[in-house]
Amino acid sequence: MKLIETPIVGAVVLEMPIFRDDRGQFQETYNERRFLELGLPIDWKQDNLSMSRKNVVRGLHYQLIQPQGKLVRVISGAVFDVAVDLRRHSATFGKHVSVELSAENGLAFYIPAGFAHGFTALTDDACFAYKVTDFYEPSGDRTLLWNDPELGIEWPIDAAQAIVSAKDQLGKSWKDAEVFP
Ligand SMILES: Cc1cn([C@H]2C[C@H](O)[C@@H](COP(=O)(O)OP(=O)(O)O[C@H]3O[C@@H](C)C(=O)[C@@H](O)[C@H]3O)O2)c(=O)[nH]c1=O
Repeated sequence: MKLIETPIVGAVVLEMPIFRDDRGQFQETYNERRFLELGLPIDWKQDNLSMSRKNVVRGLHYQLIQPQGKLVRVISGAVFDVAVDLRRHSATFGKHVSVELSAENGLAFYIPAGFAHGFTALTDDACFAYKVTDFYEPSGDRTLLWNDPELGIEWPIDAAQAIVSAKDQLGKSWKDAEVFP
């Protein structure tokens, strides 16, 4: 398993080898010993799975209560995945990093607590599988407006085509967002 740093400290891409043969393929998607060696969390509380059709946008989400680290991957289709640094004292506060995750590239993305996270599905049947380090806590759930120009995220879709939940349409702008101390 190879750890690839991103411009944002703490948010890292993980490349796990894919073993292909005439039956198909095999990949370890999580290995506790390797995570310990890499200084990544091993205490996961939930495994989540979402399915999205093309142009669905989910996010940008975070929990102020029970902040969650997330280990995310795509097991069918592809997404454009984004993490925004909401840690006020971080050198990259307000900056974001994006990664294309797909069943084909088999990459995982680790996003520590203190980030808003979201993605858009680049294909139909985008199956998004992720682990989180704390339990879902609806009272702490927050949404940062995915397409706030202040964030400068270059989403690979038109806002007019985006399929966004009612909750996410009401996301807070960057200037009004609650952030982490
Ligand atoms: C996230 C979550 C939702 N739910 C419920 C609440 C709601 O009725 C339904 C759908 O919830 P949402 O619309 O928030 O689902 P979704 O938009 O897929 O939320 C997810 O988005 C991505 C980007 C993330 O980063 C995740 O942490 C999570 O916030 O599922 C749970 O029961 N447990 C959970 O952990």
